[in-house]
Amino acid sequence: MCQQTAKPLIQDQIVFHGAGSMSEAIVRGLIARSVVHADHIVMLNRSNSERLAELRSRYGVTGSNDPAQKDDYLASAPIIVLAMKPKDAAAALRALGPILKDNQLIVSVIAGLSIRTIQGLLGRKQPVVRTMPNTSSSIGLGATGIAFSKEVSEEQRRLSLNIFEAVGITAVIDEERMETLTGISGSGPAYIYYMMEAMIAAGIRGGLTKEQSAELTIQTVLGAARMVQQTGEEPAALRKKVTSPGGSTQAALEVLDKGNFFETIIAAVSRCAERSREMGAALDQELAKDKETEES
Ligand SMILES: NC(=O)C1=CN([C@@H]2O[C@H](COP(=O)(O)OP(=O)(O)OC[C@H]3O[C@@H](n4cnc5c(N)ncnc54)[C@H](O)[C@@H]3O)[C@@H](O)[C@H]2O)C=CC1
Ligand SMILES: O=C(O)[C@@H]1CCC=N1
Repeated sequence: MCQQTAKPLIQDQIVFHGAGSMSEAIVRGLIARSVVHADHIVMLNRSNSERLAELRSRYGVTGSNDPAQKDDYLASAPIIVLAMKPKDAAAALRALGPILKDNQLIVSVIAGLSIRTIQGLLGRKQPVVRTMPNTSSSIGLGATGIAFSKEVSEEQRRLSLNIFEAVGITAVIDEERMETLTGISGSGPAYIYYMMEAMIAAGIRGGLTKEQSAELTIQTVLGAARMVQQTGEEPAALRKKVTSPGGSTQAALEVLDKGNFFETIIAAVSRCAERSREMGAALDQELAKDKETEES
């Protein structure tokens, strides 16, 4: 009997320009959910052939760092995901601009980099989707902020939403809010991991084995997140239910308050947003340099 395999949701080729952790997280999620077939995914990096071989064998995608071949992929792909570090973005965009055609969609995951700066460095009004995903996309539990340039067509809008909805939840926001969102969900997993590191260390210091301490911490974080999600109760209400007056939780929270826990987290989110703006401003300066060169 002939077996029917479902057609992947996305049939277009997607080229990942930059093959690091964030690209891998998205690719892993897309392939695991069969949203895109591996042979429609191309991953490019500057020079690390070993990394490309690893990605090829893990996911069955195509990888390249050959300059001519990379340009061929970039010149023809309907969707290009920009996923290099901010410091590498200006050079990459300047090189990309001249080889693009009008309706190729640029999807950026780069922190701080604005739509205006992307189009300026490309030297053309390309349709651009600015996003801020997080690495939990790799297990389908990502949270991605999305903003569109006005050149993005309805179909391209749908396509980019399909990509990120396949790997988690999405929030379409005004571009001006992207830095705040970075402070919450883009960088947020790192704050939670840091707290988990501290909890695991505390368990070990108190005599639990590393495995016990890790397992208990993981289940506690997972259970707490699920409780907020499934009960619909506010975190503050759930916290109160754990906290018996004069009990051990209250004693622990008092120590956190002495360390200004609540305001420290808010300050961290705010510094994260500010740092994203600084990285964006550095890229704006690159654009200003291009304009000066044009005028001289
Ligand atoms: N790691 C994370 O949790 C998140 C990262 N991002 C953004 O994703 C971007 C990438 O971050 P990571 O994946 O963590 O970095 P990474 O350092 O793991 O990967 C960057 C990749 O870009 C490649 N690259 C650099 N210049 C290139 C060029 N000209 N052409 C092709 N490839 C080039 C490098 O070879 C490397 O494969 C950053 O801009 C970051 O702001 C966004 C959300 C979350
Ligand atoms: O640390 C960074 O700059 C990137 C942006 C969000 C998560 N990682």
